[in-house]
Amino acid sequence: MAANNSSNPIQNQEELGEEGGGGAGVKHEAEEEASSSAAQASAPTMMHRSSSRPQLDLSGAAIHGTLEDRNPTILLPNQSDDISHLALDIGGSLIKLIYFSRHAEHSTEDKRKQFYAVGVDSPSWRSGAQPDDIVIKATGGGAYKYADLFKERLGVSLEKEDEMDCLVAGANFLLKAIRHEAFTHMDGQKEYVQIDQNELFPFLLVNVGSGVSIIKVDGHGKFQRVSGTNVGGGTYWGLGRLMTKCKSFDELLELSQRGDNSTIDMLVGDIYGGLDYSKIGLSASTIASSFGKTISDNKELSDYRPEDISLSLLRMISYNIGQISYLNALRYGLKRIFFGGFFIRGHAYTMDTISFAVNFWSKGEAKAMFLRHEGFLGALGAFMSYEKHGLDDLRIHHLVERFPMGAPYVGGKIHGPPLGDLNEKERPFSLGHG
Ligand SMILES: Nc1ncnc2c1ncn2[C@@H]1O[C@H](COP(=O)(O)OP(=O)(O)OP(=O)(O)O)[C@@H](O)[C@H]1O
Ligand SMILES: CC(C)(CO)[C@@H](O)C(=O)NCCC(=O)O
Repeated sequence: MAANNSSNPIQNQEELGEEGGGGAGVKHEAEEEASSSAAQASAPTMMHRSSSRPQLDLSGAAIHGTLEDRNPTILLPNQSDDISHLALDIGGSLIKLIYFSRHAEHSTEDKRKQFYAVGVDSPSWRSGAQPDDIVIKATGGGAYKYADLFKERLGVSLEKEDEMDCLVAGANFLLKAIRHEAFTHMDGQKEYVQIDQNELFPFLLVNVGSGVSIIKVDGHGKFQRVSGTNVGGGTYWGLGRLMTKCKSFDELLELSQRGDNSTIDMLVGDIYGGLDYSKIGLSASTIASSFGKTISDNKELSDYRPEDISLSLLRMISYNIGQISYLNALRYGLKRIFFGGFFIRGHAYTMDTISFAVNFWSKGEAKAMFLRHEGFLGALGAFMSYEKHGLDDLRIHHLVERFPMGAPYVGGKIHGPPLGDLNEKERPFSLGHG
């Protein structure tokens, strides 16, 4: 989604201006040129030699930027040592990279460090670094798959960190240390959630990457992966590509914004001659069967618009993830569900659909929440594992707010048909979404 790319880390660095002591510009786009050049520019100096490990001071961590920024910079105001390591999360679809850099424009008195994360497309990933005996923390399946390649081509050893450990550590760090990290998104409205630190645990963490991991988190390092589903971000992008011939994920997502799913999905009204099935609480506009309409139409396959296909697919997958997540929350008596992973992409319709499903099925009891650094949980966890930092050391009261409240949210605009009347959840036996 090139048009939405407001989070180029290099750009952010320049935009931070005088005030910012640095922070973590987080890039979620998989733009080959910008990402690989950022990675190449920083890689040789960011890696650390295994002998010396400077201290990472996460105290006072805060988002730097405005509420409009997606994947904003994280400021570490109390970081004094130079941190020269980086961490990777090499997933099934994307590589995520976290690194520090000193803020170039700062005076010597105000030399704070930046904490950057960069998303890089797996197939387009390159590195020009050729150093020896360098160790990088890496998580995700690619830490195993590409370990030999890193060693052979770059002389870099990947120190593997468990993916689930990293996801949980990253989420806990963000939820504990970063203000304005978590938010709800319903009916196009975004609202930041202030989480009482004493009541953070337990919660359900749902990471929607290529596949979906569902983790019950009870504390720092205390968790259980209670479920998962193979119908995730890879499914949307994969099926979408097959059906629409889109060339990129962003193109597919953009298409969905112009779609009308009622040409593809079989609605209750299609089955009941335009009527509601009110006896079991289903309105005529509820989706009875995703993609179901295409079996009965007298249409050529080429008559189906890619826009409509993309929207139906997005709704089907997002709704399904929301519903499965809710069922797991129910299973463990959890009321809060945090969704991460790059599938979310700060996309309003995706978040609204997930929220709708959680809200609908839980009758308003459970809450879906999203994270601004959604796609970087694993990479953050790997980064922090250098020092195995105890999050209890964080001085939360030192958090600094560096942006005004109330600014509009870039991804907040809803495109596409309304999801349905949330009041429907009050009816008995509601079985679907509108
Ligand atoms: N630019 C992009 N290119 C490809 N996929 C993208 C892009 N932006 C968002 N996505 C979505 O993000 C998903 C990958 O998310 P994420 O990076 O969190 O998972 P992963 O680590 O690659 O996968 P897994 O954890 O399952 O190994 C893709 O399947 C796709 O749905
Ligand atoms: C296999 C992983 C953990 C790799 O990140 C992820 O893609 C996933 O959780 N997939 C879902 C697998 C399942 O539980 O059905």
